[in-house]
Amino acid sequence: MAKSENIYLIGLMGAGKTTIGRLLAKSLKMPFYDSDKIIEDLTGVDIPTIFEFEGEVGFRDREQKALAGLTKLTHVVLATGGGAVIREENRECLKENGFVVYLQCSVDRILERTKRDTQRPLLQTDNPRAKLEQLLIEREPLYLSCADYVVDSGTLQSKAAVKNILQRYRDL
Ligand SMILES: Nc1ncnc2c1ncn2[C@@H]1O[C@H](COP(=O)(O)OP(=O)(O)O)[C@@H](O)[C@H]1O
Ligand SMILES: O=C(O)C1=C[C@@H](OP(=O)(O)O)[C@@H](O)[C@H](O)C1
Ligand SMILES: [Mg+2]
Repeated sequence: MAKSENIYLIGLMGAGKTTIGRLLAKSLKMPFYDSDKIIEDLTGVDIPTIFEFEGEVGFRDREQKALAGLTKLTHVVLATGGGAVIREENRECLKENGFVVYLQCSVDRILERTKRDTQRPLLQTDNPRAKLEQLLIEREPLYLSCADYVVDSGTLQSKAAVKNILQRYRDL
């Protein structure tokens, strides 16, 4: 077991990072962190409000600071936000300090899962499909460049995805 026994989940919005991360942590009896939740707790407002007042750059600055701190912890499960891989500094922190699992998920499945969501500012557009397709093109190479392991969280239900990750993690 290397990389401080941490598990980091990356992938697009709605891929299941928060849901699967929480279940994984419960199974492994490890503490669970979600960088979005940490940012909301620290600022005292929700993510749409941060985007509204500080723009995406303000949110990314807060995210970078949160990830720099969270990747110093050991023996934790961390769900990142979908854009965590955009900045190189974040990618380095993630790759160096944990077993990075990319939850790969189709745009169709993400649209189904997020259609009633109001908490993801990047999807509050007339054409969320086009936005997700663009994000997938931009980010997929970055997700793959960080990933130690890839799981299809679009096809697998959350529990099956957890089982799959646990098998791989326990083999490390
Ligand atoms: N593997 C899965 N199968 C079915 N539904 C899922 C799965 N993973 C997540 N969901 C559902 O999709 C939605 C978004 O999941 P979430 O964990 O918030 O994704 P993320 O943190 O990657 O944005 C939630 O309603 C969740 O219940
Ligand atoms: O993909 C992104 O850029 C974002 C994903 C969100 O997290 P989830 O991936 O958990 O939805 C959240 O960090 C913010 O709305 C931006
Ligand atoms: Mg999440």
